[in-house]
Amino acid sequence: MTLDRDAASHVAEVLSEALPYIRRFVGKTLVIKYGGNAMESEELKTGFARDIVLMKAVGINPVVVHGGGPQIGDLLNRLSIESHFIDGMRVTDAATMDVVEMVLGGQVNKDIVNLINRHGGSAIGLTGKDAELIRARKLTVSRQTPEMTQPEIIDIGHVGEVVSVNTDLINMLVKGDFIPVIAPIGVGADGESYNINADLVAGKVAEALKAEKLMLLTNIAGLMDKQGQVLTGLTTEQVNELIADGTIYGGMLPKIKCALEAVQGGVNSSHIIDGRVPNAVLLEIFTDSGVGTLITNRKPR
Ligand SMILES: Nc1ncnc2c1ncn2[C@@H]1O[C@H](COP(=O)(O)OP(=O)(O)O)[C@@H](O)[C@H]1O
Ligand SMILES: CC(=O)N[C@@H](CCC(=O)OP(=O)(O)O)C(=O)O
Repeated sequence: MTLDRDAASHVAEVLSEALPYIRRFVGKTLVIKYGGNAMESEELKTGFARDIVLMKAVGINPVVVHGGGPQIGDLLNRLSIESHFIDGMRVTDAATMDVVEMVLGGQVNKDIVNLINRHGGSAIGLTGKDAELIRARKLTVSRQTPEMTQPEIIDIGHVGEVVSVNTDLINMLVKGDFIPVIAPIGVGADGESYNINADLVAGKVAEALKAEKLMLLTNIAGLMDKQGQVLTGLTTEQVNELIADGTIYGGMLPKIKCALEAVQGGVNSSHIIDGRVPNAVLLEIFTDSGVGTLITNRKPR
């Protein structure tokens, strides 16, 4: 592809303006969670892959954690296996776990790896089982209504929470100029598989790597109030109020929880951003205002 002189001069101007941002993030690790809803169109997928390759080319270290909820749902439907969600987590019996592992570790992981590589990157696909990248244990979910004297424990099957992350493996790949692409499957003490919400894995990976940023790409403009306004710079207390009054529910629950936890765990900032916007990742890095919902220990910018 060649550019005419006007277009080339515009590109040169944009690149030059990006320089201070590039310098700020050179050598830093950014963990990007790529959600199943933000990978529906080919155009968005290509844009995402190009953003990741460009980041790596200018010396920033992206680590990708992906979801694939809609893709799991599609195969479960085809197999006539019903599934439902509790607090944004898929209730996962043994048959569902098999499907989750096939779809996330196989189809979706390799699709993203392939896409990044086709655009000039060197992506390596991993699940939490590779070199025990993500050790996990069963997640306990409890629920208590005002009428109940004690919380009720709900069994949601093979759903896990992260116990530890093998950062040596990720660091080795990053140093070798590879782009790790991680599927959110954990391995238990006895080698059993766990289905883990991808937001939670991204948050724990970001914490363990002491990443500069955690970016959670989703299918909505950010965390919103009841009037549909995007909220930013929230504290834990404000988030808890929004959960209690029902403003935050479903898939946004694990997302906001891990955004807060990552920042408390040492990540500089967490961002919930709209993956439907072309080049969302670059827009977040290379603009002052950023896009979507920012969670940080610092004052909102
Ligand atoms: N307060 C809120 N602000 C924005 N989205 C919310 C809120 N509460 C619940 N949601 C829901 O959370 C969804 C995002 O979670 P999810 O569908 O799991 O995304 P992803 O697949 O990207 O992880 C939104 O599409 C929206 O339906
Ligand atoms: C326990 C749990 O809910 N696991 C998720 C894992 C995939 C995921 O998180 O995908 P998205 O980010 O696209 O929603 C699931 O089974 O759908």
